[in-house]
Amino acid sequence: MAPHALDSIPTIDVEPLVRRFDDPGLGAFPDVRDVIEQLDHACRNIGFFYATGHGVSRELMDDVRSLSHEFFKLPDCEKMRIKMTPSSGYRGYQKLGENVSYGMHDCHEAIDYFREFGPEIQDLELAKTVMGPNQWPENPKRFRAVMEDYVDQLRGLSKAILRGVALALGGEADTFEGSRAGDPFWILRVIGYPPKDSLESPESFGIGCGEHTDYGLLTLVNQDPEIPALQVKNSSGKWLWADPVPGTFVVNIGDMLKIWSNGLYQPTLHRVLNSAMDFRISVPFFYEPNFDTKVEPLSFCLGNSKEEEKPVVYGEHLVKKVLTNFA
Ligand SMILES: O=C(O)CCC(=O)C(=O)O
Ligand SMILES: [Fe+2]
Repeated sequence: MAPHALDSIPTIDVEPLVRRFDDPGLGAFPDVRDVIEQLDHACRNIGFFYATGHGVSRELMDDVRSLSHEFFKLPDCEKMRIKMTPSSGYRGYQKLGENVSYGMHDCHEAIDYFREFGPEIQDLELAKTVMGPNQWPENPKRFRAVMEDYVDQLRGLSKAILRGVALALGGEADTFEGSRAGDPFWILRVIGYPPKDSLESPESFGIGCGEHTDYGLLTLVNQDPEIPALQVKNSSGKWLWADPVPGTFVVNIGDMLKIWSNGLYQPTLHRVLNSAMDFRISVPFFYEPNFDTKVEPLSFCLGNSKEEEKPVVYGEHLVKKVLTNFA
């Protein structure tokens, strides 16, 4: 069925799913069934939703963004101490304009954190490109501890939401666990968007972040309040604003869910504008499959489309994307 173009991004209270996520009878509770229905509707028709009732405290969400503001205010020489390079496994700080989307220099600076690999992945040739310890700044002092706590909590939340997505697709709750995404790769991007008017040569940059889909399974975005910047293209090609709603995450699905669902849940193009007067922070967390997993349509999703989605190894997809981000 062709997607039904939505004109606004739905809000889903995921609280029943988060509260009951470890219950073996998860899919039978009426409140959970209600969440599953809403997830199905959002994933089929727009690929984006606001999550409330997610259990991550407002204090932690705010702390993550205010520490990020503090970091980006540091002098360049201090930020460059954790500079991202090919030999750092593309982990660390990238200055303004270093990230490229489709040939344009994105108007943002960022720090990238990737999950660190255990011994089984360390020997994989494919993983070498993104290998390495994460790079943590000395200042702000609490930065590392807060971000690590945040990653732990968002891993748990993503797992709970994906149990709902699995049930929505008609599978078992643990479909995205075990060899598929039971040992998930993850990425945390701490992004700073300067107001374009504040730049010396604004013409040398594209927009904040050029239009793209996300690479993995699920993205949870924690964005500064009061700065509209993120836009989502609906299925009729209209750009919708994903304005910040304090205390919520903007959640969207990535390329791997399209393959696993055999095209039923499509990732949505989105972009970031920096037309505001203030420096904007956004911290997306990307929950991904196991690095070495071959992603292919789930057997119970084969009927979702006449044409079968082509399998990919998640790590290959990621490495290709990371390399083109700096081309
Ligand atoms: O800045 C944002 O709100 C979203 C950024 C984004 O789409 C991404 O990093 O993939
Ligand atoms: Fe994105």
